[in-house]
Amino acid sequence: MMIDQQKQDLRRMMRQRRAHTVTPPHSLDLLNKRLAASLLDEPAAPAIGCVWPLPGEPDLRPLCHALFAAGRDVFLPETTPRGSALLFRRWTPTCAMLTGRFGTMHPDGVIGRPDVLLVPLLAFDRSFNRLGYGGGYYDRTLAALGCRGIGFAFAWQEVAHVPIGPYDAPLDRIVTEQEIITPRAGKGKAE
Ligand SMILES: Nc1nc2c(c(=O)[nH]1)N(C=O)[C@@H](CNc1ccc(C(=O)N[C@@H](CCC(=O)O)C(=O)O)cc1)CN2
Ligand SMILES: Nc1ncnc2c1ncn2[C@@H]1O[C@H](COP(=O)(O)OP(=O)(O)OP(=O)(O)O)[C@@H](O)[C@H]1O
Repeated sequence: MMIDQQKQDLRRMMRQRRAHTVTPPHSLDLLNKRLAASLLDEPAAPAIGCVWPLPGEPDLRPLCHALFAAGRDVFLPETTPRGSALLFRRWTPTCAMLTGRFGTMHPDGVIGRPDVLLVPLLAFDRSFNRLGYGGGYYDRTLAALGCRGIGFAFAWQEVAHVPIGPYDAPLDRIVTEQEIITPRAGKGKAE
């Protein structure tokens, strides 16, 4: 299908862009802080689905610790067989981490149901579309849980237009080190 080919081309382009981009530690720090501020502002989301980093992705481990310290339940995905929704297991700072599919790690913890998901991505656009690694995991998981998805990325991951297929649902918010992008505010510079 043409959309799938366009997605493959964009994945290749974003991997190249990533290889040529130096992200300063300050940007990672800002991204973690903006996400923490954005989530802790919402008392209605006690259980948060975070992400353990894969190589080259923004590292949200500082956020996991901040949310846990603030009394939230932190869940991380276990990568299930292709074609199924992700499973979320409760994480604590001292829990054991197990290695799963595609080099992902998940906690040795109880299964739970997050109220909101932080969604990793390779590319995003201003229409809240995202491109992932191509497993379709987050599309299936957001559909199965019926919860909100908050995309997180560095600003250099923005593109003019992400090709979308029938199963791609737009994110509810995108947070970068530079701004929190919401549908209502459109473009809201923080700080
Ligand atoms: N940190 C993180 N965890 C995550 C995801 C993610 O994007 N980031 N996922 C989001 O869905 C799920 C795992 N999904 C994945 C689906 C496919 C591949 C994959 O095909 N990997 C290639 C190499 C990719 C690359 O070039 O870096 C491979 O293993 O050959 C990896 C993860 C759940 N956990
Ligand atoms: N809810 C769904 N039901 C059935 N098929 C789906 C669903 N969501 C996605 N798919 C299919 O999964 C495949 C991969 O989807 P896509 O290319 O959008 O993955 P992605 O969003 O990049 O990956 P990920 O979400 O794992 O990061 C596509 O063929 C897509 O049609």
